[in-house]
Amino acid sequence: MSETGDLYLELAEDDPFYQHKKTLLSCKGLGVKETLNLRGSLTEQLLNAALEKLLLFGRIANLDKVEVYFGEDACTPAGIYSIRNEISALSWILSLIPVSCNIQTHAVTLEALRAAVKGRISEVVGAEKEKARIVDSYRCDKESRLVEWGQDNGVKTKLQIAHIDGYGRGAIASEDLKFGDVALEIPISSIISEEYVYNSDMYSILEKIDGITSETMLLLWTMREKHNQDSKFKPYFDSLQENFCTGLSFGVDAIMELDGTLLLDEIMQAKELLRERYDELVPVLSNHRHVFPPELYTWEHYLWACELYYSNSMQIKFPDGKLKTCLIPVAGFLNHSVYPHIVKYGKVDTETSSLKFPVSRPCNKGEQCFLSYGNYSSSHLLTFYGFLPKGDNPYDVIPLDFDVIDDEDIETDFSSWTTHMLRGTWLSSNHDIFHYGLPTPLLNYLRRAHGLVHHSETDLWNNLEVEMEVLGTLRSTFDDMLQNLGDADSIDRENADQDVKMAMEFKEQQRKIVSSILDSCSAGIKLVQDFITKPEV
Ligand SMILES: C[S@@+](CC[C@H](N)C(=O)[O-])C[C@H]1O[C@@H](n2cnc3c(N)ncnc32)[C@H](O)[C@@H]1O
Repeated sequence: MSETGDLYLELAEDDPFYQHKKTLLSCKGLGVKETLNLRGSLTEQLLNAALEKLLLFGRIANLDKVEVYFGEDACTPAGIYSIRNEISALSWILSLIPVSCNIQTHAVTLEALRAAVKGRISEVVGAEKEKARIVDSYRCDKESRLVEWGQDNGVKTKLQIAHIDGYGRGAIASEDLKFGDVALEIPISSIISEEYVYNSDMYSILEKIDGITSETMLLLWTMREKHNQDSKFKPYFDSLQENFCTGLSFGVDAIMELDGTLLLDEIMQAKELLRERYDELVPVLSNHRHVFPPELYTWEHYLWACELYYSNSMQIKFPDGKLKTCLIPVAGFLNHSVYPHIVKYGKVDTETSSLKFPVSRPCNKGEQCFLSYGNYSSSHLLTFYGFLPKGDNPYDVIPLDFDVIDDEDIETDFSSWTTHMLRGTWLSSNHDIFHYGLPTPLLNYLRRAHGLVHHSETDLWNNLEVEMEVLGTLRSTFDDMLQNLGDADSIDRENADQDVKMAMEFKEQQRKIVSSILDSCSAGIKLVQDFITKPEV
């Protein structure tokens, strides 16, 4: 912000999607650099106009890869791309507005703007609106012992651990939390990281293994430390589940249920890789039985530890700049949501030597406080975490494996994509001709594959037969996919095992996505056909 009261907005040049975002900004009549005049006291109308411009810019600047791909058609009528994006954009805007200003009239305007942004933040609501249903019969003894241990070791928390219907353990706000309040703070000394391996008797053996990662070392350390009665982290290990139910330990029935889905391959490949890694480690472990007791290093224990790390670890940036995989007692009780409260965590605060979990939208007393584990598809969440999130997951995409077209135009076009994807077309707001609820980068790719490099909408109007071919290609691809998924099963879901239930739910979600794409293709073909037979005058 300048002394004269101008607020500068700039799209970072090192943004990985700079060209795409530049194009999206220009569609909204904005450039990559914008100035907002906040001089003097603004009327409510001008203040709202300023906020709208900030939001237009902030949303685009904060889009992630999937959101950029689906682009402007993915906005709701109110202009919201996703709850994650909205929260990030509003927090980013807030970080741009100076907290103090020497000139009184500017200070009043800035304060009003801050209040307006905070007002918007409190309006961002989650899908998990219903109050957390706490299972009273579950005694949280182990969990309470861990929280007490944490507090003795410097953990500060505004969360209470409870068993919540449908989530296992979870964290409930014990007071009203507003934007910026730190729900949880964990000192570095209470975090499990690779440092523990370096200071153990394992390190001199493990460091000699070619290509071994610090993650694998930490995993092997954890497998033994879990059974150490004198471990500093005993209350943490005691609080962990005996069995995880991630896709990696799905039974045969659940795996069979996934027939026809890409998830089946994803799980099988992930498990094979783990087995290969384990088989490579076995000779070394067996040569040092005094350090790696064989009964603690079975395949079952190894798989348990892998599931623990996949479902409970976090990537944390330490003051030395290193990104380390960590297990974080107490924070490990936070569940994920597509509509999270906590999105900004992951970096150690050097002043306090602790990891803070501030809320980026209000969480009222009694509500479950959710974290964002990352922008993951449901297949990733099922494979590595063992759950399907509630609500529409905007990251639930079906990747499409096309050969890249060898075309000079494409090579010079920095805004073209090399990979393509689709998702439920109900998430798109534009089902008009040339859009059909389908992503523009994919449609343009297929148009080029059918020989049309268009430069304007007129080119599209002049080549309606190409539209028919593009939609026909997509329809036949997804027809095959729907056939592969088969019909809904007649299995009694109520009485099925948890893994089978989840596999069935996943398949049902896939059918819903594929059917929506097929419906959009058919509606699009009809629309184009109507224009071909009855051209507009
Ligand atoms: C970091 S732990 C969170 C605490 C966990 N619920 C527990 O009881 O220990 C991650 C695991 O929590 C569960 N989980 C997280 N988010 C969830 C959600 N939105 N719905 C259902 N289960 C969820 C999954 O089992 C996941 O592997």
